[in-house]
Amino acid sequence: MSKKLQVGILGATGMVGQRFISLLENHPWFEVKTVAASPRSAGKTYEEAVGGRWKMETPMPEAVKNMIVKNVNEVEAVASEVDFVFSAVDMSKDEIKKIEEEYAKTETPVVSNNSAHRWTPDVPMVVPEINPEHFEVIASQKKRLGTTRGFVAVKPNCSIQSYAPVLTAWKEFEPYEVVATTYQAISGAGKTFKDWPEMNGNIIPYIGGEEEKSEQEPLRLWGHIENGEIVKADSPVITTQCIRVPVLNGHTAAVFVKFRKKPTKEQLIEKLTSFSGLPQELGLPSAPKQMIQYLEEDDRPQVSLDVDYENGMGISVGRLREDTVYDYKFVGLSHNTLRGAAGGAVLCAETLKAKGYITKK
Ligand SMILES: N[C@@H](CC=O)C(=O)O
Repeated sequence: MSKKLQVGILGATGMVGQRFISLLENHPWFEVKTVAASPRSAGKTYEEAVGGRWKMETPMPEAVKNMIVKNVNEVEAVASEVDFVFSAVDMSKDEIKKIEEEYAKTETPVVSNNSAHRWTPDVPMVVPEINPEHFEVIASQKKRLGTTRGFVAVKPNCSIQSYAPVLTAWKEFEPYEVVATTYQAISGAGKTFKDWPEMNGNIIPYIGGEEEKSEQEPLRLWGHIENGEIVKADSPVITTQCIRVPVLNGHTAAVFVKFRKKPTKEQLIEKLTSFSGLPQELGLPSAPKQMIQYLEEDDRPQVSLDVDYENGMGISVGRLREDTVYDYKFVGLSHNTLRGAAGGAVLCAETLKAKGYITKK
């Protein structure tokens, strides 16, 4: 029997599900054992269920092509085969909350890309370099669910990854006011140019629900634990505008910051390039060696040159300069479906395994 942890992918046929499958091909710790999706796909081979909608740059892994897709709603049947699941299910928020807890109650840990549980007080929402200590609330969540092994853990929205790690690296200078405009790729909406031709040469200044997530979720990352629940931080105040742009992969953020203790530009760059956390300390398989790179050239970061930095798990920052209204401004770039989605969830699962929260059943 394989020593690797056996994994199920819930919502395996969608774009994030596909990204999980391609990331887990040859993963040293995790092996895809089963794939689950809507009743419409159930009973087909994975290759048939995806049809012509495989959206990854690399070919569909041979190991999953002939797997029979299970009905994601048949929780026991899926859970009995695996040690834990990644969730990228496409349902209403209430349905997602319910089904993810149903999986947890079968004693199957759930690592989710969905937003449904991001504000459930005893569900950790983690970027492993920023707040791995939030996994400690799993103990109180297990009490609530009545489980010994099962729980739900989530990762935050893709839009915040180009600036929340940067502001974290600068926390000793006490940023207190932040304005961010995000320029978000179409893959964030699960689309390519083929299935969203309207986006060719176009900009759409609206992404439903995105500004609230972009303003609030960083505060939860910087929150603390009180009585087994996460209490969000109340500073800095963040205001955002989120805009869809004609880019396939890569969310860019143009950000202005005011600090209580205004640093020099050199100090800010030093904090970025030396920033690291638990994944680097533990040498986790998906951890970038250097999480944030600073690019000196005036025309960087650029999506086409920099989005794949550190296999899409690193953040590229540039254009840091003093501002006439705010203290400083900069531009950040991150890969929205790698660091911002499936890759961020895989790194969470690796951290959970390393900390003993996910084990063989
Ligand atoms: N909601 C985002 C996806 C991030 O997870 C987007 O639409 O780009």
